Amino acid sequence: MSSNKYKKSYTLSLPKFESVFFRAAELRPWVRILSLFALVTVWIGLQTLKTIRRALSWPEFYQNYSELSLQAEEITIDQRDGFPQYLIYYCVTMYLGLTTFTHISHLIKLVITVTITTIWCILSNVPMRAVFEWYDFWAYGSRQPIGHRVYLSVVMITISAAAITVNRQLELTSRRLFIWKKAVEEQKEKVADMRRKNEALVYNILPPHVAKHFLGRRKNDEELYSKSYNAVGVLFAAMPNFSDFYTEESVNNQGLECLRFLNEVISDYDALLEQQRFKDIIKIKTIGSTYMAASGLNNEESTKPNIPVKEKWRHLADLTEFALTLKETLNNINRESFNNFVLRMGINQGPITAGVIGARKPHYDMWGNTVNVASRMESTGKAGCIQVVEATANILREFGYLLDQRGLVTVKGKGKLMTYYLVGKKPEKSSLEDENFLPGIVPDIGSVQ
Ligand SMILES: Nc1ncnc2c1ncn2[C@@H]1O[C@H](COP(=O)(O)OP(=O)(O)OP(=O)(O)O)[C@@H](O)[C@H]1O
Repeated sequence: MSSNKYKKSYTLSLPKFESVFFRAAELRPWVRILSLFALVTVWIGLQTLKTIRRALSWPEFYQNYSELSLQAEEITIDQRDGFPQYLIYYCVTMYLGLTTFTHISHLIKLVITVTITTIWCILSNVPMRAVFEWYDFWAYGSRQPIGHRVYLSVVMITISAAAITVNRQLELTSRRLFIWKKAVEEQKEKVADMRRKNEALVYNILPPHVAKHFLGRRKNDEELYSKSYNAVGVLFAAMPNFSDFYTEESVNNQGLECLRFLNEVISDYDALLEQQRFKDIIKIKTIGSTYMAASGLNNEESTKPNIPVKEKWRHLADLTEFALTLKETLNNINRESFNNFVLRMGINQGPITAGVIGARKPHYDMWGNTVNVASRMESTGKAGCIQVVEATANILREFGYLLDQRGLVTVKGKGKLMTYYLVGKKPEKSSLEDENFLPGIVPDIGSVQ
């Protein structure tokens, strides 16, 4: 016998109707309430019918023993079963049944409880008064000053008062729980919202791979985060004539208008990074009007050894493309705002160390000779040009970029470096056209001014 067959023959399963019912009761509160209500109603209904039938037969029963010469032994079991004090149990069951309906208002329960108690008191003191008196006489052998009739009415009033109090208390508790639950849900929603905003902020401040590290690390872990890379591209793009433009005068609202303009420019640069072609480029920061970006920080491919130059430095070509697009963007802004800002850019490539400074106010930055030289390429360059050192020029040539030798430039701490200006890119056409390509007809992008 296969294990499945074995399982099937020994698994206890409910008949279809029951399983459907229990599943519905588990999932839907109204099924639970309705079935409980039906159960209690049927039970109380049956008991009430039984009681009414008994109550109707009591006068006859009482008549037969009206001489009050009754001996206990003469009462049959059936008659004992109909002793009037038993009626109280049905009413108490009703009170208990009502208490279980937590979804019904306590005011409705109060009305039902008071009605039952009133009916009980009227019944036991008016139409059934003689029955109770007979019972007291039979049980105690003499007429009692306070018989079962009064005693049970007091008991009923006390129990119903207790039931009303319990119902009210239950409703108060469940209302309080409901409000707490709502408040907790709201708090949870707020916390989730704050978490989303914090995450968005962290992702804005830090590069995605660093943000992931920071969000995933343990609380109170304030250890320095740093990582070394051996093939990163660094770009500095400055607007040297922005400082001439920036003045703190009342005509431009104490410099606010200048900052508003700079904000627009930087925002347009940032927007470029959302393009898929610039996915390997990360903005590092702005230093005044200088925009600093890097490439290859989240590119694991470029770190592999012995990979072809074109694969290793693909991100550097993207960074160069980004630099050219920055220039184009600024030209568009100039056209719209009747300004004449120019970018002076420097690109360099090589190893760097990147990390996050500050645990509470984290700032992602990078250090190393590669960064220093990139900055120097910008600061010693010419407005409107992208200056690079020889090694960068050689890599960019592989990607079809055209570079013009500038000559030896004195770089602080490095001595004299041979530098180049990027003048354009060979159009990506057929190889035949490529061979006939003359630098003189290079498109205008990045031309030396
Ligand atoms: N992470 C960085 N962010 C911004 N600029 C940087 C960064 N690292 C280096 N630089 C800049 O690169 C340039 C070269 O740095 P280097 O350490 O070689 O010289 P320095 O003596 O510190 O610079 P300076 O003479 O300009 O003060 C400096 O102007 C420096 O501001």
